[in-house]
Amino acid sequence: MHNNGNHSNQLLFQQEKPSLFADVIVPIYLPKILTWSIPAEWNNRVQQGSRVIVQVGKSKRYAGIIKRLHTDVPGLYETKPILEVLDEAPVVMPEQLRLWEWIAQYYCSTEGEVMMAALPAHLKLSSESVIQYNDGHTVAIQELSDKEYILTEALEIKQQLNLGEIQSLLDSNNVYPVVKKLVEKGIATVWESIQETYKEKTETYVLLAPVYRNEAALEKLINEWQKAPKQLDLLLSFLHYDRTEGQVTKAALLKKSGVTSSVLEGLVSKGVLQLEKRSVDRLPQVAKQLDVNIQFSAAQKTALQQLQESMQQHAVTLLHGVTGSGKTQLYIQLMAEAIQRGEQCLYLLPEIALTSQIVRKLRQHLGGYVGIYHSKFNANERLELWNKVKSGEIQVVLGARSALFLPFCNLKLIVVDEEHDSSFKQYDPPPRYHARDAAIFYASVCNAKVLLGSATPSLESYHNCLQHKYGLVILTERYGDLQLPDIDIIDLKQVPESRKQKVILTEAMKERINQTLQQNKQVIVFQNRRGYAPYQLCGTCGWIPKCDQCDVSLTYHKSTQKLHCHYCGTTYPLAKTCGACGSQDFRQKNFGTEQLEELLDQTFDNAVVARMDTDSVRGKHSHENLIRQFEDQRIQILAGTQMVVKGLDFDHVGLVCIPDADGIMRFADFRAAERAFQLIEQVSGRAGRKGEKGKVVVQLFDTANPIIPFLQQHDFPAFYQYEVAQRQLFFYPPFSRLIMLQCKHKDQTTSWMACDALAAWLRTKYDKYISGPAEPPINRIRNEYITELLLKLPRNAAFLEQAKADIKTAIVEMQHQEAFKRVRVSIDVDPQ
Ligand SMILES: Nc1ncnc2c1ncn2[C@@H]1O[C@H](COP(=O)(O)OP(=O)(O)OP(=O)(O)O)[C@@H](O)[C@H]1O
Ligand SMILES: [Zn+2]
Repeated sequence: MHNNGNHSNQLLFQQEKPSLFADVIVPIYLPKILTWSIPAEWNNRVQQGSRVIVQVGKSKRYAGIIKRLHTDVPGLYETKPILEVLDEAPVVMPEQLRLWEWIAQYYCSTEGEVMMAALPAHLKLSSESVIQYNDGHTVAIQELSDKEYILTEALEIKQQLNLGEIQSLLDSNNVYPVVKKLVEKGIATVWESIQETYKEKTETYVLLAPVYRNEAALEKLINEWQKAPKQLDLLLSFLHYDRTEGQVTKAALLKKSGVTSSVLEGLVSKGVLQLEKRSVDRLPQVAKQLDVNIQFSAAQKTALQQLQESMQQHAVTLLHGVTGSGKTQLYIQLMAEAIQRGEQCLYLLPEIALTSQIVRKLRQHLGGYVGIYHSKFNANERLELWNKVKSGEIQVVLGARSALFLPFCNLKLIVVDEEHDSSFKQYDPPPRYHARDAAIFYASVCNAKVLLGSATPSLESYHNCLQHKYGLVILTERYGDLQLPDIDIIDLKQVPESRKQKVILTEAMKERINQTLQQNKQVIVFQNRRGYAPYQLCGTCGWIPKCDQCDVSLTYHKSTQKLHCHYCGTTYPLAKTCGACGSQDFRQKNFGTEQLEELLDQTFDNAVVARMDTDSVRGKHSHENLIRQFEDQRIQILAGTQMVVKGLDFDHVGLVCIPDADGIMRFADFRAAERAFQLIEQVSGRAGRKGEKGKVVVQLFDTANPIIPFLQQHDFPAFYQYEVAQRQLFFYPPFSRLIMLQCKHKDQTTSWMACDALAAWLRTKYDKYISGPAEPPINRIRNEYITELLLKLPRNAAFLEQAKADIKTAIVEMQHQEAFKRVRVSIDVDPQ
């Protein structure tokens, strides 16, 4: 409890004028960072990066982080004193504070929001009401009701109780009226109190009493033992475990020896054994041992050398290595070398690629040097890792994007694996940061190197390589003399007319699956789920209608019976005649993984079919289980979404099927082609990783799609040249920077009008850079209607900074209008 000193502290301020001030970041949304004063007596206790308790508004207290200490007396408002200093040493490093500041600034967020994303729950603290007894009250017992009396008496003994304790005391959930009465009568006061909730995990250990740690004394004791044979048995088994395992917990001893705790207590009361509570490490203990005797192929050796050279010269290097080329092996080698130099490394992966496969691989080679930071870990585990990273005890962290916020003390290498993956971008809640880009900034602060890796780099990163901003190392061969899989195309337009509507798996695809199963190989069937918004497609030539101005596929809206561009908002009548071949044969398309799984199950009697998507892997371990089962070949056919794509490494996949490639290529998004190339190349890359060359079969209508030949040749550079020309033509990234604004309101018209008002305001300066307002494909989330405005801005730092400032002003102006007061606006810089 931290309350006790408060009253006297406040008195102190009135006597001594504070000369030191702290800008404190608090974990709530505040447009500006506020300043508090430091009571003079604490001048030597406060440090940048340590936590203090401050009061915001009338009663809310928060644990905030000191961003800066200074002596500039704030002119505009009277500062309040900080109430408590929580840490003697900083919990956040100066480099981290710079990262927070950069994220807040670049992504139009606030440092408070970044703090909420960055700190483990336990360091954020929780605030709960506590009732405090007032010793000086003069109320007589007769004036109290029964309940009031019970509570008063309890408070007198305990001095303070929280609401939960009062509820159980009075055996009622409705204790407020009683509390209120006591407050009115001056018997108690209500505090918003802050408590640290981190509890060390402790366990009771059994020890031999000191007198018997002497062999002779122990022997004598056992030889002369009389009565209580159960106690003797227990003592003997204790000695056995103590010698074999080094330490014995109470729970383990009772379980192993099968006796009750009263037998153990008997030995304790005789002074033979002792019990001791000790804190235990939550993170599993693995020996700190390196095992990196990797035999690299000639191509890998060359790549490794080039990487080392490139990283000397460039802050950022991209490793473009085809699927199965052994990029992971190279990272491990580089990290092992860093460990030997005493440095820290961060290995970032998209959340769902963070599977036990990669954990096992890292543990195998880097042992106990590795810590894992994962959303599945609980708050205690996260805090422990936080502390071990801070002390330097953990040298390698494997984690998803939020691992970037750990307090590294000697970070020298950041690996961003699968760097093209859009899930590195946080969407909600803010800060909407991109972990790859934030990592590049953070590395510059820490003097660390960044290594981006992918078989299908993002256009942005590859562009930076060709501009010589990043180093580029390429690895064009698979490990083990394996060739990349052949990609065969099945033209759905050729499938007999009468059955066109329903064909999900063509006969040709089924035959391939059968052949693969007969060879005792496994099959992955990929169905993209993001394609749930229905789209129109020409049944004759596969043409998909696109927006004239935005170069993105149009989305079919059932409610309006129109085609919508979700970038600029233009609507088009439903297509009746194909713009490419003139045919009038249009169809609405989409089907999901569930239907696919069912169909596969019915079609292939002898195979075990499983599905991997976000619906099927809800439970904590089900994703891991599925991966294990597939590794062990207990499943023959795995149908799944993106989840089966992310960096998985299976030995026996002979065939990958993509039954609806049209659905991948028609995202209503300027990144459609890039995403499609990435997805198809990545999922294809799961085939034939060991043993022999794999096969990929792709079904689609749109066989004329220009990206198909690039995929069949696995030719990323050629794809890049093609796609980058399109981007330049329509002024999309990497040539521009995008900022997406979303207005949200429960009334659709208000949402639209607000967005329109924003657009009008911004048009005075940015007219040629604005598209919209427009409705996104999913235009209503949690009862709020969403209207979007997209800005495509030139990539000029000063210009962008000004634009961001103008956007913030425009939002404030818009919200000043009475009708739009409740419209919420989100800003997404570099939307994915
Ligand atoms: N030098 C090596 N010695 C032994 N095995 C290797 C070596 N290099 C790669 N491998 C094996 O080859 C397979 C593919 O390697 P890895 O998973 O690192 O590829 P990757 O480049 O990360 O592929 P992807 O981009 O598809 O995820 C793995 O099973 C890996 O263990
Ligand atoms: Zn458009």
